[in-house]
Amino acid sequence: MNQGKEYGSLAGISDQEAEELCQALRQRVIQVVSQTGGHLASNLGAVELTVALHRVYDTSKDRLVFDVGHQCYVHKMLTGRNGRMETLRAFGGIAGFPKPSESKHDACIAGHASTAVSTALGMAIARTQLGENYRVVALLGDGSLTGGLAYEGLSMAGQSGEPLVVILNDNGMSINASMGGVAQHLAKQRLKPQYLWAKEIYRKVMHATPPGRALHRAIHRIKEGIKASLLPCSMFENMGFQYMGPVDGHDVKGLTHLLRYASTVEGPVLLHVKTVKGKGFRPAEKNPDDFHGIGPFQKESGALSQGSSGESFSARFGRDLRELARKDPRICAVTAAMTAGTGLTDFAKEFPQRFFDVGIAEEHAVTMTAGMAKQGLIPVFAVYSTFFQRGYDMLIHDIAIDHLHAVFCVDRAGLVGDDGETHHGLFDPGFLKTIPGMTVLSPASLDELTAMLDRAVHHISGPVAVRYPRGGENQYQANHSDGEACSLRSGRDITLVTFGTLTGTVLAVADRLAKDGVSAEVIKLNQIIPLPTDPILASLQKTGRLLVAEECVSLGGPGEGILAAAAAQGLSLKGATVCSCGEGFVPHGTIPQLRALCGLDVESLYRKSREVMTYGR
Ligand SMILES: Cc1ncc(C[n+]2csc(CCOP(=O)(O)OP(=O)(O)O)c2C)c(N)n1
Ligand SMILES: CC(=O)[C@@H](O)[C@H](O)COP(=O)(O)O
Ligand SMILES: [Mg+2]
Repeated sequence: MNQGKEYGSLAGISDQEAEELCQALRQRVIQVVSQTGGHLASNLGAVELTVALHRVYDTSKDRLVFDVGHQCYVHKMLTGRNGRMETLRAFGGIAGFPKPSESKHDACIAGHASTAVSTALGMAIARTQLGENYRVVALLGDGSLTGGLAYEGLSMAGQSGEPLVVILNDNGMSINASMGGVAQHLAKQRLKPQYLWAKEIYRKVMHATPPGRALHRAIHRIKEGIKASLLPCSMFENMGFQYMGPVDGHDVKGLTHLLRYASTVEGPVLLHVKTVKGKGFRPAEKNPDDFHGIGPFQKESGALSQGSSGESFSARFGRDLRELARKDPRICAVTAAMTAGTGLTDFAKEFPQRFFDVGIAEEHAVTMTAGMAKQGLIPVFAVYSTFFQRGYDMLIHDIAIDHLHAVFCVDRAGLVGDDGETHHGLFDPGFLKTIPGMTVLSPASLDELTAMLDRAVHHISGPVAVRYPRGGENQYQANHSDGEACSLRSGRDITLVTFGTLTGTVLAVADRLAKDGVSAEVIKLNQIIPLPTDPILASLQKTGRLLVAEECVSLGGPGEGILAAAAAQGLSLKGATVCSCGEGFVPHGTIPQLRALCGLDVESLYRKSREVMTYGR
């Protein structure tokens, strides 16, 4: 196999060549992801679909809109990036998700679920309004179809009359099994390839002559009328789509044929394909959940490399919540399709009646917790920071106005690493700050998480979030969780303020400064919202200099609040700086690389502190 070879247009390749290409690309995906890690199972399931799409569409001008985008590797290999796939998800390398800045073949940003139909419809509308001529196709999975946004898009697209092809890649799986009634409905649909072939041959024969075309149209109208009055239609037909399927999503010849037809239809089409998640790699086919998003692995055996051996924050959260739930029957756990990622697998087994996987439906999850809380339960919604962004309005409207006691365990807070800008958890301090009555706790170590979860569940009223990072590295090896803030080191010359897992880094900075004869006071915030300003202001009265280190965007972060509080108090500081992840987006890379990029490593923070020491001298 020619590993890094770039491919030209697939428009003219034969069915036989397409099949051989699929085999080569499948091996290439396995080889690359075994080295880099990434979303293996979803990509293996989409090989034939992607090749068929590239035989029919020219993605340099036609718009191929991926949902989530975690299944885009073959598309990247076919669009000039095959030679760079060894850099997948590495700092400065190829991103794990579609990225227009990386290639004109990537139609739009993706990373969060259920957006594809809306984006594709917007593009189709733009094409019509601007009188342009390209085709638009959206590719979404059955998991993404558990998200409400997908229906908002489908509902309008079906009625829009816009030529638009929506491909539903149905493998029966989200990260775990797909949830809800629609998943059950899809599971009942059996493959109908022969029927579709026969239907198309019939259409072709009829369309060969003008009288045949007219006759076909008339018969079609009568048939649709009878069908509509006598038979239950698929939900997609009811929405206004021409529905085709379900068909075998691994038959590249059949898929190409159907896509060629679908791309000529003068209206919205939904092509339902059945695929196998992990197709062609036995360990992934057998355990698609385990091979959804993975680190490097042994491609011969499928043995996954051991990640960090230490306990993660997610695992500690899962363990602690079970302990709390054993003592309090009001506690229920909620996840939006992230059972394993948030550490809730064992909770689901031990308390199946008190565990709720709502699918990829974060908005619904927040509003559901409002109902649960109102009626006397203690709902704990474990959610990645980046996906929690979707629940903002629900937090305000459904939770905060009535000051309901719901607990939000905000996992993947801070930089997450190789998933990049769509997935970093950098915005929650800013948006949670605007929610009236909200409390946000920030453990720096696993033991602090244990203590703060208990506090959040039993000792705080109203909405409360506990935010902690991906994995378990970089944590502060102690438990100083009492109080809203604590002084870890007293000093005279400069006040260093931080929270969460930057604590160890800031203590190391204080050590470096001490060697230079600079005495730094280190304050760790246990609670970042509301901001405990008193101990910080007291320290600033003494030192007159401030450095805040925070792993979040600067807008709305604690640093901004501290500067405002100091100004309101009339404190004139000799020097002050806030080191954060800035105002923009942080790309993908390892956590140490990204912390260095943002200036949040020991060296950068040390240099910044020295700079602050020079001000006002
Ligand atoms: C809003 C949002 N919530 C959660 C996720 C995490 N997530 C990524 S892929 C995925 C499953 C998607 O399932 P599906 O669309 O069927 O694709 P498949 O992995 O089966 O190919 C989930 C839950 C996300 N990307 N976006
Ligand atoms: C594509 C997606 O959104 C998820 O699969 C995400 O990549 C999971 O991230 P973790 O690896 O942090 O669980
Ligand atoms: Mg799926």
